[in-house]
Amino acid sequence: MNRVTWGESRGFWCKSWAVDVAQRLHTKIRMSTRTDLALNQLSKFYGDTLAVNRIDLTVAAGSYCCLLGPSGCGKTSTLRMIAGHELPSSGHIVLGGRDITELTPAERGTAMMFQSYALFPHLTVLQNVAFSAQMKGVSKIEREKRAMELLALVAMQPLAQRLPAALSGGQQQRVALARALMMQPQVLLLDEPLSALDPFLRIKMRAELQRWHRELGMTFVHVTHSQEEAMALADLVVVMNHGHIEQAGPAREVFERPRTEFVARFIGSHNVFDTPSGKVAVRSDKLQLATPSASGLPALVRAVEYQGQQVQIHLIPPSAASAGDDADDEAPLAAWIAAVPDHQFDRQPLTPGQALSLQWAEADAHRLAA
Ligand SMILES: Nc1ncnc2c1ncn2[C@@H]1O[C@H](COP(=O)(O)OP(=O)(O)OP(=O)(O)O)[C@@H](O)[C@H]1O
Repeated sequence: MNRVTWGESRGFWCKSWAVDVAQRLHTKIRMSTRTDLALNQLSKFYGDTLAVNRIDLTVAAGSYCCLLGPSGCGKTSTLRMIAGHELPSSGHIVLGGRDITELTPAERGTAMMFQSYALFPHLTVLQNVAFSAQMKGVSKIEREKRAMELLALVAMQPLAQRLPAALSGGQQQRVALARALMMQPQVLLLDEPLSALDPFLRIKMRAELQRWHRELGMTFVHVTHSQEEAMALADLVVVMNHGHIEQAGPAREVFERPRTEFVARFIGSHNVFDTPSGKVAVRSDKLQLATPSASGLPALVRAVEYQGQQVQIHLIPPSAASAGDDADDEAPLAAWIAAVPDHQFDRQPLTPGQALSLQWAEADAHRLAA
């Protein structure tokens, strides 16, 4: 493959950038294991706080990895260590067989796209994108030509002379992406890239990220709180909790076979039941609602939420009902949730207070690690 090695020397500027962009666009770059990203026993302490706890992870070259987890679980610290903005307390980061743990951000083959986009307010879009090349001493003509090509890639060429303040959130994000790509990274690091956008734009930009990832063929590592975002985008979902990795795998595997109770609850759409042989997860759309009987788990309907194609039935154990609605404001609305298709609900409507028996097929009960 005739690929430019970004940033290694000024030599890369000699190769036609236009040819390279065209290759990236029209031929998905075949990534060899040479550019896999590996985190080996990586830890980060801030004083006494253990933010990342001896994690091991391999992200295959060219894949889309999402680091997912609740606030404070160590996602951003992990990303910042990969970027070189934070030094690990122990462990190693290896990219393409090269130990990059202690290299500067500019030397390691990664580029970061920040949550706030961090565009320079006094520079035009074009100048923002060209900035890193300017710092490297690349001539004005050369750097602006390449910046324009990248702006074309993200459909921002017509707004090249605008200042960032005159751009929408989605447009600023595109500029931030073009600016990160100017570094010619092997790995693009994205810190909550969609969190500042409104819900409509977020979904639109999700599709853009997928397209850019497909066309550029480079590795993306994206930090998010959102299960939905991770499921929609990632080849590799990494669920973190208290500084360690609870589960890493393809989105579908994590959703259908959560390894732990934490993953089942965090990914959502699962109910967790205590059974004599241990805890099991049952998807809310696999939970069967039967008339009260000796078999099955007794439950009461707490609330019914119409959600378009499906109706969510919030369920509680009968003992919780006697505590009364106001007993504990912090108590969850439901112990369990069943998702019922709207046509099924219409045939057999349910009302709050109604007694039911919860059942599930053995094949739909997924055993969780103790
Ligand atoms: N600079 C710092 N100094 C001290 N503690 C820190 C620092 N940065 C992070 N921490 C702590 O490390 C832990 C992990 O933080 P980190 O930002 O990596 O989590 P996160 O999962 O990205 O959270 P969020 O989604 O809220 O950004 C938290 O307990 C946090 O308070």
